[in-house]
Amino acid sequence: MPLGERSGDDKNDSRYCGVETDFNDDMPHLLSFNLHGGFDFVVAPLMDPTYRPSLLENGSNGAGVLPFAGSDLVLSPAQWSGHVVGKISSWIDLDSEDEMVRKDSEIALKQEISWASHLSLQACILPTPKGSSCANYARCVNQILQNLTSMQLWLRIPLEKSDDDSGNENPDHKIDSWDLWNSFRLLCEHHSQLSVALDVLCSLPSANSLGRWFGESVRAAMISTNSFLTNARGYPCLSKRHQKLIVGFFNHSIQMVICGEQVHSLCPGNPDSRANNTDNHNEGVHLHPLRSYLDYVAYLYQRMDPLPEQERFEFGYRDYLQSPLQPLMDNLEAQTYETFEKDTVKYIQYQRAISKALLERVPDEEATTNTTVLMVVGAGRGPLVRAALQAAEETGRKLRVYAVEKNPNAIVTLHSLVKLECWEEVVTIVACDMRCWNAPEKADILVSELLGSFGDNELSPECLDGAQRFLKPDGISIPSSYTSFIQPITASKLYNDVKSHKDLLHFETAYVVKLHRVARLAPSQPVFTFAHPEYSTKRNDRYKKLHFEIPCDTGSAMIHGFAGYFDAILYKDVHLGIEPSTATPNMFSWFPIFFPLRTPVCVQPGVPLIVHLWRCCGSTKVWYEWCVSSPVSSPVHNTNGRSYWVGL
Ligand SMILES: C[S@@+](CC[C@H](N)C(=O)[O-])C[C@H]1O[C@@H](n2cnc3c(N)ncnc32)[C@H](O)[C@@H]1O
Repeated sequence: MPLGERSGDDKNDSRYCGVETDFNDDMPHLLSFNLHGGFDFVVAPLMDPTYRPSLLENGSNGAGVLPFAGSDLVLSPAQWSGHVVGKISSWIDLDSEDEMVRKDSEIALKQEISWASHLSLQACILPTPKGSSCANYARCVNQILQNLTSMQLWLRIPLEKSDDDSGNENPDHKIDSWDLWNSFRLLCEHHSQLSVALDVLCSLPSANSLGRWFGESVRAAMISTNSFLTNARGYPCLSKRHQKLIVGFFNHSIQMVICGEQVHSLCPGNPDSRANNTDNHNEGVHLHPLRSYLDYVAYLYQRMDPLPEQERFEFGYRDYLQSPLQPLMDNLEAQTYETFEKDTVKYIQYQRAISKALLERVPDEEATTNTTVLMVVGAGRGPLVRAALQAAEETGRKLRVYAVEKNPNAIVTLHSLVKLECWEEVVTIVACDMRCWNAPEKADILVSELLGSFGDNELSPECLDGAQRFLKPDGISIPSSYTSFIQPITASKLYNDVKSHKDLLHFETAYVVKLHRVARLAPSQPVFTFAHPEYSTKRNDRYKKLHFEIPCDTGSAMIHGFAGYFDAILYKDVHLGIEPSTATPNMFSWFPIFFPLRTPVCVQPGVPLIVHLWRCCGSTKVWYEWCVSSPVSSPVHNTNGRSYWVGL
């Protein structure tokens, strides 16, 4: 399936590379020539470019036949849908000053899309809007989108932005093609079947500016042969920056399309190329004039590192919205525990923290006489009990362990584990909610892992507040504190997925999601911190106002919501977390959280983005509310926890 996506374990070819062609009414020949040339699909005009509706009587040639590139029968349905992307006539200009051109454009656009739908093409490329005003074009495309079944429309946008340090203060001279895309998609109400085909040119904008596009719905990169350099042997190659961009496109399942004429004389198939003439002669094969561009792109793909094991494991979760767990209100299932337990990195960090705490709490000379009371609260099926016992063995300290767990199903596993591992002498199992347990003695160390993707969102603060009654006054909590973080992101796929539910509830819910097709627009900032034990009368309600600055060279950008993370200090310098700049490597227990915005907010360079976040506590639930107050005010999301809350 050529118009597909990169799969988790399949990276060793460059299957998704197309070629842009001119109009040719011999579609079977056009397709076979290009497929034999090594391309997977063609981006081909569907209609004779000389055709204008107004030149033909009644919009047809009199016989009622429009000048399309052959009939639907010239290719099989599988060939049409799997190997042809329709290229809508580039002359169309729906915002022309000339009314005749506007009218002709509208008729032609609708005819071509209707034909493409009839052929079941997967996508059509729409020409770049001719001027900065595109309202009529967008209106017409939006009308079409309302009736399209599954076909995608890819709006062709040149990848260009003038530098902010170009010295040109006149805003009319500043080009940022992202603005054109943004106007168009706003006019089309963020329609999920409207995407971008980016024209990659010789020069590239700044890295920050390019980064924005990875959160947008970009489906194809049109790489002009003019943007290739020439290597020492005369073959096409790309600049380092272009290479990096192309690899980024591959990573985001963006299809490549080679466009333009052959401009490198050594391209295979070129009669001037002696070496290639020989090859052609010897092998008796036809080589496509753009083959060496395709080979170079394929080489970049093949040179990419294979996905690390963890990324492969997480591949199927990319950009897939999940409801956060509610481990307090619900009982976790065996499968969920099993996934946790595979994350050895997490338990290694806990073991390191417990070892450190044991060594500091019990001096060497008391190692054999002093027994430390350690309570694992929220023990699940026992991995933290094991980590504690291994820490005791490693440090030569003596332990008495209580494993407190409120899930009766996990208690069954804990009992069998204690027998299997011969822990009877050391471990006592307590089937109880930690907030109501009457402990027989006080703990030196309280170990818990009640953390959600946003740190406190699985109600660790409330549970540990309830458990600290049985911690000695000088006792240690592992973790000792945790902090949540957020950052603004462009995430058009996530936004459309939330929007597809067509209700307020989904826009006011936080999701757990393996973020992939997103642009992180500013460094993350800390939000709420909780420390344990907490003996002050401080409540667990919180409020934070955050100012984000999007780097100026990014240009304008769309904020679809906020990515949330956490970092936890387990003990002293031992931490674990998922905040990108300090994330614990190879740990997979937590994906980030996503707080969506009901209406995406466009931020201009230099204008601060002000975000407010509240953690609210009621007698039966805890919830977050959030809003933006600059550059525009959004509604406060999730007032009173009406859509999303965590049960106490
Ligand atoms: C995120 S899981 C961690 C389980 C285990 N420690 C691990 O690392 O695999 C949290 C566990 O805490 C338990 N839990 C949550 N709140 C609790 C409470 N108030 N009292 C007792 N157990 C609780 C849940 O049932 C769940 O088994």
